[in-house]
Amino acid sequence: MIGKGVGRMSAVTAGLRADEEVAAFRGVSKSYGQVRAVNGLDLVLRPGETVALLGPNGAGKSSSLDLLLGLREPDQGSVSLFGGTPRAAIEAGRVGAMLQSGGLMGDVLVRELVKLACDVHPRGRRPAEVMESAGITELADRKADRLSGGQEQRVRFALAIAGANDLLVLDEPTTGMDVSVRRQFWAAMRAQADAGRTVLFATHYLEEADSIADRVLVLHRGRLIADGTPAEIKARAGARRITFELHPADPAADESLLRTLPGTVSLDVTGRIDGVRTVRIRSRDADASVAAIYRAGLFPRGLEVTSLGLEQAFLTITGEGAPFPQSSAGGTLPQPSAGGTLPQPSAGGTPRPEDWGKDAAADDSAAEEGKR
Ligand SMILES: Nc1ncnc2c1ncn2[C@@H]1O[C@H](COP(=O)(O)OP(=O)(O)OP(=O)(O)O)[C@@H](O)[C@H]1O
Repeated sequence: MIGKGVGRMSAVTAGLRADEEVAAFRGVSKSYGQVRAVNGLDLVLRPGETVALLGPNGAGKSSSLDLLLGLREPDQGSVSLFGGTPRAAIEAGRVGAMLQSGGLMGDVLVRELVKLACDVHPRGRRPAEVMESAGITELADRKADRLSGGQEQRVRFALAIAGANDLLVLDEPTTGMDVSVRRQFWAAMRAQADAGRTVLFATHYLEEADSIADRVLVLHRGRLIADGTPAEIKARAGARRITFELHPADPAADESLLRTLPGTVSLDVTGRIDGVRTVRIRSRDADASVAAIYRAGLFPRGLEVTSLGLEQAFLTITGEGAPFPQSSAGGTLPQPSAGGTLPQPSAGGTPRPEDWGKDAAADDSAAEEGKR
């Protein structure tokens, strides 16, 4: 995993006060006709944060970024950058952006394009340095309109970092990149944060939010429904799982006892022909649950406590998954849920947004995908 947590200190050394507001949304709403894309957004970004704006298609991510950059005006509320208007911040060269829309200029070499961006930026950097930071040095002599999707994204990133910005805004920057390029790109993003920039990026990729961001904002239907570190967001979903086996020879443990363990938010018990039962408990307080398991005189074999992934946390928070599947009363053993296909990972091993919430029965097994 790429290191986290150094950005804030670097930002302070880069000359921004830690208490300065990089960006602020205050009561911001935006509708397109009947569609309310952003609904009462209140949010402050502080220097040095690396913030993921996470949400499925249509959650309002791009609209929020457009509002932040002054490309759209809010219907209600206000947006500020560095205490002033978005326009003033952009004109002062404090903001670099990589948006989803807009192609690259055709019939121009990548090196010419980067040089132009550096030249026109109020705080332009050296083109060679920019190309190296973006990992596109080997593309310098390629025509900008002859690039693959992933290469084009990297060139667009180079244009976003062509100046010494204080804030970098990236809208789904890794779209079209394969897994290895995506990881290199994350490292480049991290380097920007470590150099003191505040980074706000919209993403569908839970893995990206989890491993890069030190703060995750979950948007859902235009509303901010969660704001915290990846660990806090997972914790909010009751995000620890305890797994163990109970053997027939162990002291009897009926499900009602398991269900009343402190911290339990769900219980799943499956059995084998030889009478061994596998118990899976999702707990808000794994320490208390484990202590109570032993206090109750149980003899759990192979006890494991694991984190649930951000995916499960997302499904739970948005209410789009069946958050806490319960085993059936009376001690019968639950069967796999009907039609219980799990969100399938994409090529990059991360469930794609279109798969999120598809299966209302996405259960603990789905969370294995995001387990760290
Ligand atoms: N120009 C527009 N005109 C009408 N509706 C729009 C416009 N732009 C966005 N919307 C609608 O506003 C909502 C939010 O869209 P937005 O693009 O902000 O979401 P998003 O989270 O960025 O989605 P995606 O992940 O698909 O890019 C969606 O319902 C979308 O259809």
